[in-house]
Amino acid sequence: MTGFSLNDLERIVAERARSGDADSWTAKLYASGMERAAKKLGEEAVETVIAAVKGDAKELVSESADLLYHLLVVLAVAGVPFSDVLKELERRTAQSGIAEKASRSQG
Ligand SMILES: N=c1c2ncn([C@@H]3O[C@H](COP(=O)(O)OP(=O)(O)OP(=O)(O)O)[C@@H](O)[C@H]3O)c2ncn1[C@@H]1O[C@H](COP(=O)(O)O)[C@@H](O)[C@H]1O
Repeated sequence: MTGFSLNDLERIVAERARSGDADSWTAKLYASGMERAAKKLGEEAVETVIAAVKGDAKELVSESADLLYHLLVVLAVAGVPFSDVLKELERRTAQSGIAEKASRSQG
């Protein structure tokens, strides 16, 4: 288990994007705009797929981390809060009734 969450990473991405720090990958990618950020996201998605198909768990963890980080950068460039994505996932879960079924089967 880890206390680190995507909400923490979203905050870091927002801070680094605004920093203008020449050594910051986030600042550079954010400043380069949506086309470049989305292209990087696509590349990381393909690398994640390749790791999954190869069955390489260590590489899958590393590529998944790259993928989630670059997704948060794309959301930041778009001005879409990550909480909107979580709300959409929550809405779908409520719609399917899965959360209710799970809590009923536990209690
Ligand atoms: N999680 C990440 C993270 N994952 C991947 N990357 C960077 O993403 C970049 C792109 O990865 P690639 O393997 O595609 O690198 P590349 O081939 O050199 O890139 P291109 O030539 O294709 O542009 C690399 O420079 C990685 O370091 C990340 N950069 C930053 N973070 C997080 O953002 C925080 C702030 O980082 P900075 O903005 O660099 O200060 C860090 O503390 C981390 O929490």
